[in-house]
Amino acid sequence: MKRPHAAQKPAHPTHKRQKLEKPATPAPAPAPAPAKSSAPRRKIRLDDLSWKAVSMPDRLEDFEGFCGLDEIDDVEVVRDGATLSFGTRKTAEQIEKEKEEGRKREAEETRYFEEMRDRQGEVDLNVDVEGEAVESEWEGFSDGDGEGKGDARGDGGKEGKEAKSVEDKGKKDKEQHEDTKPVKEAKGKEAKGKKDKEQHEKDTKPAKEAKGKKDKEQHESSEPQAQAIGSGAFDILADKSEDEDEGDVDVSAWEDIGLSKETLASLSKLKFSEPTTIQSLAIPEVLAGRDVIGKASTGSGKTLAFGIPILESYLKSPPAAKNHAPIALIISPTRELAHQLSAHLTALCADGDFKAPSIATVTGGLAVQKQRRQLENADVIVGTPGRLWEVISSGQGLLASIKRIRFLVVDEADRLLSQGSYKELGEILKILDRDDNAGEGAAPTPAAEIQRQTLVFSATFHKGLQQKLAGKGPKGGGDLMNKQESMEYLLKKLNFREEKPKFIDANPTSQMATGLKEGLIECAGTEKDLFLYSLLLYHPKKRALIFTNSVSAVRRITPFLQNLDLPALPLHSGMIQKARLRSIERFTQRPGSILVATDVAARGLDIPGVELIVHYHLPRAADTYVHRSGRTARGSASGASILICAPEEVAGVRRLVAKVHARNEAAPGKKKSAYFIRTLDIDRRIVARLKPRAVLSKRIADTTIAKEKKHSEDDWMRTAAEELGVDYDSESFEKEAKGRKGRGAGRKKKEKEASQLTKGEMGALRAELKGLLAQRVNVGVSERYLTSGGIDVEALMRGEGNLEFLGDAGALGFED
Ligand SMILES: Nc1ncnc2c1ncn2[C@@H]1O[C@H](COP(=O)(O)OP(=O)(O)OP(=O)(O)O)[C@@H](O)[C@H]1O
Repeated sequence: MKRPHAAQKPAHPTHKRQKLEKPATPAPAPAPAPAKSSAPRRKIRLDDLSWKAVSMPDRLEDFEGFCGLDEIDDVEVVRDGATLSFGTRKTAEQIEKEKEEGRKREAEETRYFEEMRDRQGEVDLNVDVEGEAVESEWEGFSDGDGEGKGDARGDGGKEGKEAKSVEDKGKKDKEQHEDTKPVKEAKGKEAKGKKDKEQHEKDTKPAKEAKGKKDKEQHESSEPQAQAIGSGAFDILADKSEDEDEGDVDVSAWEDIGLSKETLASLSKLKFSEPTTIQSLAIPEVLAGRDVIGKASTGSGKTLAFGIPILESYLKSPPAAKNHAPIALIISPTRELAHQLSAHLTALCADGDFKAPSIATVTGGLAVQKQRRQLENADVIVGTPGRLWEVISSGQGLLASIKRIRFLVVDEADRLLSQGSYKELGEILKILDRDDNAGEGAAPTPAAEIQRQTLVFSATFHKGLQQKLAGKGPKGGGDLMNKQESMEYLLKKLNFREEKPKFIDANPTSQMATGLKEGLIECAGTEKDLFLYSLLLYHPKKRALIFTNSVSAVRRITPFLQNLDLPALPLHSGMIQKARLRSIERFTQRPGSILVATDVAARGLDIPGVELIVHYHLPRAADTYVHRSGRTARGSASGASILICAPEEVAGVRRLVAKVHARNEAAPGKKKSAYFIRTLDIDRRIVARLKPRAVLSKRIADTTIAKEKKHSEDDWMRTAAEELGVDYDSESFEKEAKGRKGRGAGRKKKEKEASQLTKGEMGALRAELKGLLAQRVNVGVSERYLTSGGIDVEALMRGEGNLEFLGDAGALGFED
């Protein structure tokens, strides 16, 4: 006999299975219909059961919040007057068995990510890595509203239907990329920066010692490196600390800063012989207890500027085991950056003569329960605002311990604090400062009572840099915030304990890295693919990062390049986490590989040996340009950042240049001349000869995508029809849709035509392209540079042949 109870209607009824779905964000618990078993029902705590992650469509895997679902079966909600409780008819053994299975599943996942951490000396880089199937954590940022919402060509908005093809594509990318053999590195001319020489020397010397050797080895290597997933993505620090043979380095240059012998030993193992400018300026202030706002160019070592003081504080007074509280909360705008920060700190503490602090990385895309457990004993918490807010606001007892942090770090602060992205961070800050006894609307803790130090870092603090470049923009960066304004802005957003935090600007004249050269290539908007291909041939075997403004552009450009035998890899937030991880890892490991990415890769990623940044789409805001370009020329390295620019984009480029370089003009002692970005001279005759293969490759890529899309659309329609109990016939559906002309009708027609190419026709196209790729590009004997009457592009890609002919950045006009 069943016991009577008043079960609620499910809030999220499911059609086929009776289940209780638990949104990853807190929501009132829905109640399923009663279980069918006749066993007696027992009261249970939901957390005592084994929740299983609901497998989501790829595009949703990266969503934060509601879309991270866990489920349990056979649970009833029982109402007793005003009190709700949960009951199950499962036996204790059944529950235990399920929990055991859950633990195994989790252990497997943990093993996977820990394996990566061990190999990297780092953490699980969930190189997202975060996303939004659109980037959940990026959504709403001033310049990040394009991804997943359509691209510059207006072919977005179909993310749902493209979802399946993402993984298929991922697999294909993988297969295709497996085939790409690393080839001998071609040596380009070393770019020699003249600007800010003194400071550059200071900033780059240590990095030179530490990084140069590894970069060189990587670039000269002609063998594929380890292939295991995760082993290479952020391994540079781990490699350094493990490199016992070379011995530790002299770190006496750090002594003035007053670090412990343990930290000095760790720095020595990392072979960081001296601090960078931002480190030598910021660390003593933080150690002295100051709140610090630190600005320094990309790749100048900001992570350790706050990481070292956190380690010092930990060493000085490790958190007590009883009544444990974390020391630091570090907030990052993206998942990959969060994991990289954890990795960096883990490497700093690896193999030290002390018990390493426990670091929890709390980002979307990983099981939230596991992260909650990690948080229980974490000494340092690194995370993205969305997931942090979720665990803090729904955790038990967590908030009280997090309130006792000694350091709150806001990395890439301008990004985190910018319009539209502040919401969850704002909630976290509010809750950290709220007096628990005072209730909701109470005033925040007065500054005098705040115990923690607040540390805020970025390469860009100018509000003007975040304003969209499209449309009319202010001339010459007149809206830039000066130090005073930046300070006021931050003081409004963050509850510092000091009335006047210490503002440290390690690069007052420019936020661009000193070893960076900037240029643009002008071409017709419809020929960007062709010019991109040509540009990459001008830079044979250089590790290159191509930025686009949309997921769909990444999906299109990656196979376009792969068809042309270039080792291209995709990275965007619509990819499942593991695929993103793989892309970063391969990009890091394989010399000369090309990463085609959205702005998910723009901030913070520290991948060694990136020599070329290509902006296929103009960045929407100047800060994005600074950060994208900052993926090269890190530390002492040099690199080039090139915009591929349609004539109608030139005005936007001018605005961008004016904003980014406005400070150069204003700097005392500098000539008040405008900064002119160089137009690079790419030989149009060569481009013309490359056109047939580019056109063919584009056609093959577009056809493949159209076919995948058609396939997934059909699947989607069929499923929907099944659920409605009607027949689905794609042809009659299309007939009916005919005549209805709306936005994108022309594109749809093209897609349809493309998707109808037969296998045989596709095979013929591929064979034709193969034939073209095997041919030398004949440019005629009379043309400049020419010695042999033709270029063997294949040989060039192998690093052989006449490099003088295609040249490098110098030959593109970077040389004065
Ligand atoms: N003192 C040092 N000596 C040599 N190398 C260093 C030193 N400190 C940091 N590095 C290395 O410099 C690189 C860049 O550091 P980091 O990622 O902290 O830069 P960043 O300023 O945060 O850059 P971004 O603004 O792009 O996020 C890392 O590979 C790091 O290992």
